[in-house]
Amino acid sequence: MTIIPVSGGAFAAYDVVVGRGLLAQAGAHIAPLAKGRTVIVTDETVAGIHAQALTASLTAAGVTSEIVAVPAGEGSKSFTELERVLDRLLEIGLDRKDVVIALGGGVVGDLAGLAAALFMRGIDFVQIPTTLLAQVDSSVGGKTAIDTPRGKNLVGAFHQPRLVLADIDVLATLPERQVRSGWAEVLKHGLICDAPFFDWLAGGGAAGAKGDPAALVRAVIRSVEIKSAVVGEDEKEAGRRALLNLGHTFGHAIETEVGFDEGALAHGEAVALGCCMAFRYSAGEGLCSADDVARVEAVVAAAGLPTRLDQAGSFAADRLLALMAGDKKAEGGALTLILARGIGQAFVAKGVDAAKVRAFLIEEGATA
Ligand SMILES: NC(=O)c1ccc[n+]([C@@H]2O[C@H](COP(=O)([O-])OP(=O)(O)OC[C@H]3O[C@@H](n4cnc5c(N)ncnc54)[C@H](O)[C@@H]3O)[C@@H](O)[C@H]2O)c1
Ligand SMILES: O=C(O)C(=O)C[C@@H](O)[C@H](O)[C@H](O)COP(=O)(O)O
Ligand SMILES: [Zn+2]
Repeated sequence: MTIIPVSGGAFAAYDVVVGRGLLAQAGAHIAPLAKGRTVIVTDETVAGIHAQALTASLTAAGVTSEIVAVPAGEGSKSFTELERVLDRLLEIGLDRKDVVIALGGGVVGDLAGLAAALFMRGIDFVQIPTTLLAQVDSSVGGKTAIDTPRGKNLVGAFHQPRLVLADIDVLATLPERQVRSGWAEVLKHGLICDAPFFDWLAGGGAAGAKGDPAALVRAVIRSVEIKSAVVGEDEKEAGRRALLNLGHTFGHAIETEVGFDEGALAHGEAVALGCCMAFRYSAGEGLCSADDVARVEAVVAAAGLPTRLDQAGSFAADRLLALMAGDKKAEGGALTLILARGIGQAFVAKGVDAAKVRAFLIEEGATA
């Protein structure tokens, strides 16, 4: 078991516990936080596979729980499901001492976290991430949100969890495509600030993209260490935290354009494609080398992730550009992109010229 603390700024410090067999021990970890009841927010798929182990563990630790399940998939990051979850919390009669437990992937974590942030102006919540993506990224750092047809994560709150329990064993039931999707955020962490980690992911660690548990443990721990350090320094994305958005300005616009249809394009797939686009844009600006681009594309492709826009569909440049202008990093209508001077050397570029980005999108295959 490895414990990675997340601390800094104005929020209460918490631990991310990474290990095997943690779901069965969850009750013992959560009992000291839960003075009253707990509600497990999960999705219908995860409920059928992992909820029983969690409720048994909570009961054994003397913690009462109820389950609220939402449909699986990105569509649940919606006003409709948020309202439904909040209404269930009210109906159950939760109070401010009670705790919400998010058991699931990034969708459940983002939705349940936002519900916890809003319920009676904020109650505690615990993250039990069950996808690789959620273990390496979304369960840590307190970004919670729903989508709107106008864009990804546009309605949300910063609300840090009190505890994160990342049980590597629950990943054994995860479909291969979801493992690959989470792997994209792992690669992203190496690309942002850790070239030796990226080298390992490209070599000995590559087995993680195929579900090898030993590689996954190392990938989760290093990812959480990187994310924890960034969030501890800049909880609300005033500066450095924007680096964690590498690949997302392009990726979120593409996800929105495909209608948040994860059957067509999962979040991690959009991020992988977006990282390749960010490196190609950087190379076009003379910031990084063509060799860097070729290496990023090769490692992304070897993990079974998309590298080119046409793999996600057909897009109009102006539509993608309009969505990118609505990104939360945009300032006064000017674009902010996360670019790179090389592998492990990402930086925040403000005031990026929209005309250049439009020309780049057309080079990438978007229609004029
Ligand atoms: N808050 C953040 O910092 C942050 C970071 C990254 C991504 N996100 C968000 O996370 C979301 C994507 O999360 P995701 O990729 O985990 O998707 P997801 O939550 O939709 O999970 C993917 C699928 O896997 C299933 N599943 C989950 N755990 C399983 C298990 N152990 N076994 C079998 N099936 C399982 C789910 O039911 C779902 O169908 C996006 O909305 C993205 O915007 C948020
Ligand atoms: O934690 C962060 O900060 C991130 O940017 C992590 C991203 O992987 C994640 O997809 C996040 O939800 C994107 O945030 P947003 O602010 O661009 O909506
Ligand atoms: Zn992401």
